[in-house]
Amino acid sequence: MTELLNVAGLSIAARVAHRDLPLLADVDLTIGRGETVGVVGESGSGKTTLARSVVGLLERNVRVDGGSISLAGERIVAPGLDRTGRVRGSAVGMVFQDASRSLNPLMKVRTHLAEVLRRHVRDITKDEVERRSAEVLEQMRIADTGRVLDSYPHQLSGGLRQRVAIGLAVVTRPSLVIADECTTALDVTTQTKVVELFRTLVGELGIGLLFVTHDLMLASDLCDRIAVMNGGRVVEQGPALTVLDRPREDYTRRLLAAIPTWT
Ligand SMILES: Nc1ncnc2c1ncn2[C@@H]1O[C@H](COP(=O)(O)OP(=O)(O)OP(=O)(O)O)[C@@H](O)[C@H]1O
Repeated sequence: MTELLNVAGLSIAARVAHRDLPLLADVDLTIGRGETVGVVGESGSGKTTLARSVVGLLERNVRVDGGSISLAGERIVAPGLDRTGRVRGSAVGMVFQDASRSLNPLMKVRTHLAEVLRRHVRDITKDEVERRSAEVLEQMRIADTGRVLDSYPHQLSGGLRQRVAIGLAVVTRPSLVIADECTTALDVTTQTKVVELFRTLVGELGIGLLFVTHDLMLASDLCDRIAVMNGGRVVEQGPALTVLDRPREDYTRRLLAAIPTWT
């Protein structure tokens, strides 16, 4: 499998009250084209910090101390180096927990998609914007694309809004998509549909997917490989079924034991 994302020995710290607080320590992670990798762990384990570091969306008091991140062989993050602006929203798409936060409430879906396309696709024509906007909604398995294009976010259901948010992330045809707890706010049925959609998209578009979730079962359902984080470190990493059936680390066993239906 061709390597797409390579996180090597990544260490990140936050400056708090004149002291450095380590957030990530020596994190290694790779994602291939067409591969889905789940990052799981309890709240505060560093999942979001890892996801945001790939797209340069770390807070201002946070900096990269060591290691690097490369995308398709190009180094985009290292201490003192931040080339994430070149790939954010174009080669790397992002979907966050709350679709309403990635969607502007004052903008119709049509305007939103057009804005993203015009920002990232040089010299795109009006016709091409129309064509690709409708096409991406069809890829999201949205039936009545005309109505959805002409809707404001609040006129859509939560599931539909998250589909539109995923559409916005993939409309620029990225090679990598980062999804951070993007199903957490949804009810179980809608969650299942969104997971199914991701599975299809990865297959159809051959993208790499970094799927952040606190839900180990959900990750094992969707992902080829899983990285388990604890205290800013990746404590265990491997094929999803191996991590689930034969966890090597006590921490992973404790995460599994915390799932009520897991016996
Ligand atoms: N800018 C910051 N300044 C100080 N501490 C921070 C900063 N950002 C994150 N942290 C701390 O780093 C730790 C990891 O946070 P992070 O959001 O990456 O974890 P997470 O696994 O995604 O958790 P959650 O599921 O709750 O979002 C937490 O203890 C958090 O409080």
